[in-house]
Amino acid sequence: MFKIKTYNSIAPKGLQVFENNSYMLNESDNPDGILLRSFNLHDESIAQSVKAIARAGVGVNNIPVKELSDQGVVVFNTPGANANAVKELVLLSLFVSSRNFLPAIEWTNTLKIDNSTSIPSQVESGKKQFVGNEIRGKRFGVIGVGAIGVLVANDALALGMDVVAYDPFISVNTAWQLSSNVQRAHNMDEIFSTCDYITLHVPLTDKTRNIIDEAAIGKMKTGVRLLNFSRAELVNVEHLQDALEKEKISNYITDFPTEKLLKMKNVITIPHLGASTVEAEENCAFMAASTLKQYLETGNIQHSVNFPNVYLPFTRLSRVTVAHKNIPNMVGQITAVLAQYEMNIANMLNSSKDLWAYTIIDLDSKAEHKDSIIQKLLTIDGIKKVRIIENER
Ligand SMILES: NC(=O)c1ccc[n+]([C@@H]2O[C@H](COP(=O)([O-])OP(=O)(O)OC[C@H]3O[C@@H](n4cnc5c(N)ncnc54)[C@H](O)[C@@H]3O)[C@@H](O)[C@H]2O)c1
Ligand SMILES: O=C(O)[C@H](O)COP(=O)(O)O
Repeated sequence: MFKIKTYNSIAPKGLQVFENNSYMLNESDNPDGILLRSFNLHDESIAQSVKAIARAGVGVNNIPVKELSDQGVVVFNTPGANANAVKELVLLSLFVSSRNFLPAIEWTNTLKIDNSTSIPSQVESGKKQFVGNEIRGKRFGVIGVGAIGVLVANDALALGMDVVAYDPFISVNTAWQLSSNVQRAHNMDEIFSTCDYITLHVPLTDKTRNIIDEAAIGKMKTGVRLLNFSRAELVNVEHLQDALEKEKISNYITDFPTEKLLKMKNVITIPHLGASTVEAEENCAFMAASTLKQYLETGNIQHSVNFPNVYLPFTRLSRVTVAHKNIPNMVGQITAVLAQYEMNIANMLNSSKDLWAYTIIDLDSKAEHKDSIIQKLLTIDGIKKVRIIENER
């Protein structure tokens, strides 16, 4: 029986992945796995029992990934599962930023019904204050061409925009999806200095925090419109405020309201709705729950942000999995311990990702002396988590 602790509201389609006879949901005491959305885990104490954490969504800045890696806890996310939902809101925001329709609708709602001037007459005389712009033919810069950025760039082309994108780390998969009519920027300055609209689709990291600051804004065209559906901290709010006051940036639309932003003019804040569609919530919940279940039951890893993807069909009687540092002689030391217990290795796989590595060793026998094997392996410097999984099938 595995225990799963959930935070946030997770779509039932995801929770249904966990069969009642093998899983207990909403378990706070010693959970094996955690399933969450944007809940901030940085301030939570995470039980030793936790083997994996699945983020039903993309951004993992709410999870202490570095510390968890050091404990051998595998962190998953759901790449691409909510990309279409975000893209649709970004496209909507391109129009919102251009056509003044939010203030226009507010104004219409204030019109008074009186006998001297009909509503159509009031509309026709008042509408001139809301003249906007068209997006067709305007230059649109996309910073970060991942699952969301590629959809935004391709669809903006279809809307008649002149699209230029910047992503020095673009994946081969994404590059295949990107229209050849999207121009490639070789640095962010090319986007800043030439675009009428700029949208941000990079993760929040130490390298991307404040990428929109005074220096970046200084290079932008006067009147640029800025969209941020990635994370609040990508934009330096004081520098943004200054640029809005000077009308260097004509408006800023973001999915991440803050105290300061709510007080600022020409800012439109959306209550973090990018991934809030029935479809995206179901996709994310299902993908996150499925990868968590697969990891707990087989030790195979798919869509992890901190450990390598590893897949070995679980056909043997038992399996030892080891999460460890990516340093020399780990596999040799692990197999030496198994040899001490006269365990014969039937199959094995080792892979690494940056600082971390993961080894699966399959055995043709049920592992006896489980606890003592685990304890012995854990004494090896660099080994962070060991599991022995019996094949129940
Ligand atoms: N508003 C929402 O509800 C919502 C929903 C999903 C994702 N997001 C945010 O959007 C971000 C992007 O999501 P995604 O699904 O496209 O992720 P993704 O991982 O598919 O794409 C991110 C892209 O950014 C690129 N990148 C990283 N650092 C960069 C840099 N310094 N300069 C240029 N490019 C850089 C990567 O190479 C990658 O291609 C997430 O990290 C998350 O913070 C928000
Ligand atoms: O990174 C993400 O996937 C989004 O910010 C969505 O967050 P949510 O799951 O809280 O809507």
